[in-house]
Amino acid sequence: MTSYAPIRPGGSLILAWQTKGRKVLIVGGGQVAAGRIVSVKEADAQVTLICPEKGLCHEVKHRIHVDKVVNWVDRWFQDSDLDQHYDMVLTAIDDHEESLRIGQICRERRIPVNVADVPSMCDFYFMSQHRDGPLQIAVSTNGQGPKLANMIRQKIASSLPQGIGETVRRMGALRAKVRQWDPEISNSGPRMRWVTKLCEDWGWSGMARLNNLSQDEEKDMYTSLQKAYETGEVPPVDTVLPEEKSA
Ligand SMILES: C[C@@]1(CC(=O)O)c2cc3[nH]c(cc4nc(cc5[nH]c(cc(n2)[C@H]1CCC(=O)O)[C@@](C)(CC(=O)O)[C@@H]5CCC(=O)O)C(CC(=O)O)=C4CCC(=O)O)c(CCC(=O)O)c3CC(=O)O
Ligand SMILES: NC(=O)C1=CN([C@@H]2O[C@H](COP(=O)(O)OP(=O)(O)OC[C@H]3O[C@@H](n4cnc5c(N)ncnc54)[C@H](O)[C@@H]3O)[C@@H](O)[C@H]2O)C=CC1
Repeated sequence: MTSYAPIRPGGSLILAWQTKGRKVLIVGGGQVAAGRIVSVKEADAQVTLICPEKGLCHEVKHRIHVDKVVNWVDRWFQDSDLDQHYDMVLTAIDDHEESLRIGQICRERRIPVNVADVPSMCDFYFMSQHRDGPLQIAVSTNGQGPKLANMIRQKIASSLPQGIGETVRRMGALRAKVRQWDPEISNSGPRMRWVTKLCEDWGWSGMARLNNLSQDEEKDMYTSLQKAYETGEVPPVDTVLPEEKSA
């Protein structure tokens, strides 16, 4: 009988939430709010932040007045703020009772909410994140050890090959080419098998060589790869890329 991996309950569902253009409300203006602004703006959301001026830390002021990436409302939170149809609410305030209350209203209205000081009131937790272009690596300890998550993330980040974010970007471009060569929806199987084989045959070091290609070299590579794709073969990396320049 086939045996499958056992299901291990108790984790979080880790997703890459697409928040481009979505409306996010941040309540509070201290250092935690400053971190939230960076996280959601890097994911292209639209941010409204509610906090009286006297509560704003230096970084939050910078995001409001210099970067101009935040719609700022200069007052305390009031319940009618939630009539604005937010897609997500993040509270980062130093008033525990008020945190709980805002979290509760969001729950009632089914708005996904993160309450920085009350893990049990969070629909989702933030993670410790490493970002390099399109590559994002995030670590969660599910509330057990946020500082430890930060240290684990740093250890992982320091072990990554140099330029890996650019390699990911170049592979994205290569995959888009394959779809251009063979756009039929029904050819998904052959497309996926070919791209998978290329990743495996070329390996880390082969794919990393994509990073240094000039536009002309890239064009020649695509010409060779397209011919090979039509035969279903993946050519060895040395036959389609120029010799590595010694540093
Ligand atoms: C549950 C969660 C909810 C949420 O915030 O989403 C939560 C909750 C709480 N954090 C607290 C404390 C600290 N948080 C940090 C740092 C981070 N906290 C983050 C996430 C999370 N924090 C979620 C769980 C994530 C997970 O477990 O993996 C990170 C990963 C992401 C981010 O916030 O962006 C970010 C690192 C980012 C990075 O470095 O990349 C530090 C260290 C520092 O500030 O340098 C400390 C002090 C040291 C320590 O406690 O470890 C306290 C107060 C406890 C108290 O009063 O004693 C609470 C409330 C509680 O636990 O009750
Ligand atoms: N999840 C996490 O990663 C962490 C969470 N925390 C918790 O997050 C919370 C915020 O931390 P910090 O930014 O360091 O605090 P802080 O004290 O620097 O800032 C709190 C902010 O909330 C504002 N505020 C308070 N009540 C408000 C209301 N009703 N409406 C609008 N604004 C209001 C204050 O004016 C101030 O700007 C704290 O409760 C802290 O325990 C702290 C560290 C890490």
